[in-house]
Amino acid sequence: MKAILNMENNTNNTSASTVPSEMKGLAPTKKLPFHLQSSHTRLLIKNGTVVNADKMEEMDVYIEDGIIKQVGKNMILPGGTRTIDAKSMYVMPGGIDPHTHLEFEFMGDKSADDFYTGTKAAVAGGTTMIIDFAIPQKDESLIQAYMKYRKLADTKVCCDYGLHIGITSWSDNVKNEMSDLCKMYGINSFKFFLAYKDMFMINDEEMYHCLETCKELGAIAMVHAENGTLIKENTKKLLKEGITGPEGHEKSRPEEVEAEAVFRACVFANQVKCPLYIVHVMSRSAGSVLANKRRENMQQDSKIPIFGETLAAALGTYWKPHICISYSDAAAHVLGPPLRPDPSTPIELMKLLGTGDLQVVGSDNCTFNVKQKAAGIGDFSKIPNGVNGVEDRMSIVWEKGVSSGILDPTQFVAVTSTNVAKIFNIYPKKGCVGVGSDADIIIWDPKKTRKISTKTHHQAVDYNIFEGTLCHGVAEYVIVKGRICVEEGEVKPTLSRGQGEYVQTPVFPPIAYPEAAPVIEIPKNLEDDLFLNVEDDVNYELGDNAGDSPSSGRSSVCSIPGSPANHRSGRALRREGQRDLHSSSFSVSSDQLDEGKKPSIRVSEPPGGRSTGFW
Ligand SMILES: NC(=O)NCCC(=O)O
Ligand SMILES: [Zn+2]
Repeated sequence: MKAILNMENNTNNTSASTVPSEMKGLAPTKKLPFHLQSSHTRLLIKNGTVVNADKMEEMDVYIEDGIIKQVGKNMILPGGTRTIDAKSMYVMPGGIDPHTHLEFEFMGDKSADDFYTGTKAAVAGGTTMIIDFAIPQKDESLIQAYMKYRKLADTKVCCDYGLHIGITSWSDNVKNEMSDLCKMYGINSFKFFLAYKDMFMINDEEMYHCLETCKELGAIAMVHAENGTLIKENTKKLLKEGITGPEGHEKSRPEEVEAEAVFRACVFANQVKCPLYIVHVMSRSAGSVLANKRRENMQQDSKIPIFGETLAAALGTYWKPHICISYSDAAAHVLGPPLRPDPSTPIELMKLLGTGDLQVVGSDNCTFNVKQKAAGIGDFSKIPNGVNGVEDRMSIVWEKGVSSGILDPTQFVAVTSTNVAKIFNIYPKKGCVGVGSDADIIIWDPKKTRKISTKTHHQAVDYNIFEGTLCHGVAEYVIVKGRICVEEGEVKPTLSRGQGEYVQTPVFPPIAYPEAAPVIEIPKNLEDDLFLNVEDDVNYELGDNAGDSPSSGRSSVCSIPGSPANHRSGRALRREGQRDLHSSSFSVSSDQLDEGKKPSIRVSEPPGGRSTGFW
């Protein structure tokens, strides 16, 4: 079992150097280091527009042994370097999908895409890392659940992956295991469910303890926000009234049932002062509750961060009556929280991403074949919940966000990759095209189009909720840790199972726990000089105006100590949040730009020796 360990700098993982006893029973997988598996260890991407979450500019990118070694112009390179011409294309960090359920045993069945087909499909669509969920059954050990998922995933994944852990019950043992998982297994996020009564749901008191424990550990508390009691009672009532078809699913959990739980989770998180991440915000009502709470919090001294994730499904489609006529079509669109019948939902959620009120787009990929979905004929509550998205998430966000003019390419990068990397504390190793980062890169051709179809997708599932959607923008090349896995839009046959690795996610992400490391305030007039001088030690953060999107991290964070890229443009770095679209034809309104912020920087090795980052 191979993991990417970053323990030297992760002071919270105190006992990580010793192999936990649970891991000793596992047969070691004899994997060749990924960069040595490739015949092309040296790669130059020329003439493209490099897009990061804060700026885009024409730059070449040089990769060696799976790592980005140089970003600049007119580089001197060793021989034997393969060159890709990215003219008129965008060179962006590979997508990071923060929410998948591959081979998930759920509602009496198992999801159709496993860690091989799921990650292969992810790569095909431009996603180079996923974060899945190890969800224990009620009263099952958390560490056993973690081990089970590692065993399932390690030998199959085609790209790197991380894990969140589900909390489905509460006890002292759960609390102790949460601590062990953070300290020894590279876990920094726990999800609990306010829905799925009698299965995964925890009650308010248990939620309180979970939040308290996450806060103590420096972890991110993730909440599935729907009111499970109301869903259960509404379901009974609807079935009794004879509403048994898939339309009953949304009726049993209308928007306010989602919005109530979002509000409750925010209030609890505030009381405990724990950073909160609401998974799959699916409705306008829930989005607006979250946005208000987040904004309110940023006005408070405590500034408890609330992060919001929406889904490709919610942005790319809705509960369309004309599609959801037949049982199988309708059942294929069933997930929780549900797609909404309000056709304005996708655009309104996209706008919340544009304003920074939501930060992240996941897929919640949890696929069930048409036959599996048939389990709910005659009783909608038995339809296995879940849809596809891991392959098409990037295309959907580009088409509905960038092509439609709501997002610019830097925001696309922020919501599909960089913000995920920051929230789960793997930035700038991931989520960044910068020197020292993993060479997880997509070369995106905005002029090419593709039509989404079950016939051509790479997923195992036999249905696609985005069927027929024409998308502008295609992942022409997908480079996974320096290895070309998609070339001219086609997945290469050399993409192999098990080539990805488990990525540890250290606790105390600075974006969520800004108080965990000291912030040095710099007078404005000294700011640019200091950035150039001290950036080797700079870590990223939200800045004083923490109400802004996490995409407002500054560009210097992409660079690794001592790298030429620290001074790559030869001019002072931008103040945080100022996106540089100078080489872009996009224009953004002034309220999208995070102007006039008071600068602050974070040091990665502060007095006292605490490290908040990877380097
Ligand atoms: N979302 C869904 O319907 N299925 C996956 C499990 C979950 O995230 O609730
Ligand atoms: Zn989920």
